[in-house]
Amino acid sequence: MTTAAILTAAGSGTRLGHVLPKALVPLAGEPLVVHAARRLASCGVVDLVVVPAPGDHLAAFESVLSAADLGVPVTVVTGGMSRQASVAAALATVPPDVDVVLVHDAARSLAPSSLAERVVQAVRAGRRAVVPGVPVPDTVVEVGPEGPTAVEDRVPGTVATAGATAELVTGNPDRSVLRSVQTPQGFDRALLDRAHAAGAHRAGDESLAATDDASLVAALGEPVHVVPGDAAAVKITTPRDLALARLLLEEHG
Ligand SMILES: Nc1ccn([C@@H]2O[C@H](COP(=O)(O)OP(=O)(O)OP(=O)(O)O)[C@@H](O)[C@H]2O)c(=O)n1
Ligand SMILES: C[C@](O)(CO)[C@H](O)COP(=O)(O)O
Repeated sequence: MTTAAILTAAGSGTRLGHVLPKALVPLAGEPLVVHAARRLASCGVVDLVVVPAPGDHLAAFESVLSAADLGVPVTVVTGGMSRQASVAAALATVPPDVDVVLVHDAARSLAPSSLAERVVQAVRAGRRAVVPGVPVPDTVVEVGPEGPTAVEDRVPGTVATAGATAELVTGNPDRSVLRSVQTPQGFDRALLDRAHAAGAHRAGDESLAATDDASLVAALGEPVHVVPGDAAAVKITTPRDLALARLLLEEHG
């Protein structure tokens, strides 16, 4: 029984707007990727970590991860054009004896070790695809285009202004059955291999690529299970998220 963790870190972090790739941006003196890798490595159920990173920064990633002395083997590989492609590139290097794979985002740097442990336990208990999920606090709606007559029918002459700024609500899903999905996500290795092989044609185009690995599994018609997520596993996307992560770290470590 061997578990590998793929820690995606090949994104550029456009929305964070830092001069460094997002995963190298420091938080309390350590790069985001090190925070995430340390928490994975110390969960006690991860045997090796593979980090897909931007091709022009491989040496920097190797250097910070080796200096962190994580206690499990860590390899850095060149990532791809989309998150999906980066995971596929890393998965191709995972040794054949690995039977469970976690896929985690360096951008969810403060996801606690207990979350990785919970996900691996669920996979080892027989659930072959597992994601952490948290309840959605807002009312969520589905939207579509207003259409040319949506407003004019009611208030003649107003469609040009209203149509430029509004969408039409097309669905009101029941919030109690919605979950925000986090990482790390955990998979039976053979199932994850099959899901990536079947979805490979989508990986090269960001607009078609899967936004997570569980949706590739779901596309096969296979079940995906949800375990409780963790508020600390927020995704650091914008400067505001980084400020929030700083506060979380000060409060909870
Ligand atoms: N080609 C890519 C794109 C993203 N990621 C990783 O996928 C995770 C989630 O992506 P996101 O938070 O959107 O990061 P970026 O793509 O870097 O952000 P942005 O869209 O603002 O550039 C991150 O850990 C990121 O490094 C990756 O490994 N390879
Ligand atoms: C995998 C993920 O973190 C689950 O919520 C999310 O889908 C990543 O999305 P991104 O667009 O690559 O940031």
